[in-house]
Amino acid sequence: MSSKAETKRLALTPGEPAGIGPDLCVALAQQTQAVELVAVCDPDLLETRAKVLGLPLALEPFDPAGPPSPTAPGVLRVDAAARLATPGIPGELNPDNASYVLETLNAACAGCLNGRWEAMVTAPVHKGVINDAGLAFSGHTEFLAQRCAQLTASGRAEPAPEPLIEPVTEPVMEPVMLLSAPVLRVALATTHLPLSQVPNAITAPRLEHIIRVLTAGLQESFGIPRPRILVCGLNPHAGEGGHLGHEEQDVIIPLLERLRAEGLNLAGPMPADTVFVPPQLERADAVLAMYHDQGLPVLKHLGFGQAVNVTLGLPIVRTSVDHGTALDLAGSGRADAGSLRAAIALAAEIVTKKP
Ligand SMILES: NC(=O)c1ccc[n+]([C@@H]2O[C@H](COP(=O)([O-])OP(=O)(O)OC[C@H]3O[C@@H](n4cnc5c(N)ncnc54)[C@H](O)[C@@H]3O)[C@@H](O)[C@H]2O)c1
Ligand SMILES: N[C@H](C(=O)O)[C@H](O)COP(=O)(O)O
Repeated sequence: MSSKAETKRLALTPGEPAGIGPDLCVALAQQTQAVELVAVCDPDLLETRAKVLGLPLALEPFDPAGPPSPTAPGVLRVDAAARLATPGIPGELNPDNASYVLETLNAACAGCLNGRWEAMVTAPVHKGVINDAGLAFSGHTEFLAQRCAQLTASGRAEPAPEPLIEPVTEPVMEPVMLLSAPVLRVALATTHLPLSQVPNAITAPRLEHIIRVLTAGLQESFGIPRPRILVCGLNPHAGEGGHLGHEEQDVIIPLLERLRAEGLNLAGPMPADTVFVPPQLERADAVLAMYHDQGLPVLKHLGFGQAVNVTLGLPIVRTSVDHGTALDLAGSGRADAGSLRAAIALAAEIVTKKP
């Protein structure tokens, strides 16, 4: 374990109150962690969920002035940055709590920017219920990009008192979503975008930015000096030489040739159906998929429960779980905390590697 002086202080957001996020926070609190975890949430949510789960939990108010230190088993530190509008009932989504969820993300993000936390680790949110509440939201990745841009531009790293939540449209910083499992890393060229909009989003400037951010992220956060990235095509069989789609010929091939000439270690465009076969993956550090469901089903099939979602390209360190809110398991005690543990470990590792 790190010495006291080296202990990392990480914000942990429990996410959707009706989901398994609060369960996982309570489960984690049962063991001493190698870092100081500070849950950014309504303390009542965790106390109530601990009772439902029949697990002991003592909450300690977070003291920003104190030195970071891990808590004893059964204890969790809490920053009561936001209050639920209505109690979080396991399995029962309520749009009334949507603003609360975003306020916790906002507080954690602002705290990372102003140095209160070294990183933030997020448990799952439910995108649908946030939108049902009238708040445009496509995912943490896009929301945090927007918030980082807004907070950095305004020079205020503390959340604004009013309004806390501004609508999220296009992210101003283009982040990269990378899911990292023990056996495979998959990054996405587009994130939470309807499939019909993907072809138009595969432009040379966007793809170049994504490849550069991914390369830098693999170098800085994973310690890989010259990462080899397998870049998928968009169309079946990577367009079959232009007979099954034109995006490879028009955009992807010329870009990859230009970046290879610069020295980037890129293969592709590769047919997405065979890029994941073991001989191809042997020498690869990551696969870059063109869209969400081209890459993530394979990653989750291979590594569900052990993978970590990392956001690259932001001025903060953020990791997350590889799973969703699992409303069917909330309050049951059957949710597996493996991915959240891995997300915490990876956040601490990335923070340690940072210059
Ligand atoms: N990081 C995030 O915030 C995040 C990630 C993925 C999905 N989501 C959101 O979660 C919601 C539900 O998504 P979904 O139903 O597609 O996926 P899900 O991951 O919630 O559930 C898929 C299946 O996996 C099981 N499962 C999930 N997590 C588990 C765990 N920790 N232990 C044991 N079993 C687990 C569930 O019971 C279910 O059978 C959606 O709104 C989605 O957008 C959020
Ligand atoms: N695309 C992610 C997944 O399938 O696991 C998930 O929706 C979470 O994305 P954010 O981290 O942007 O919320």
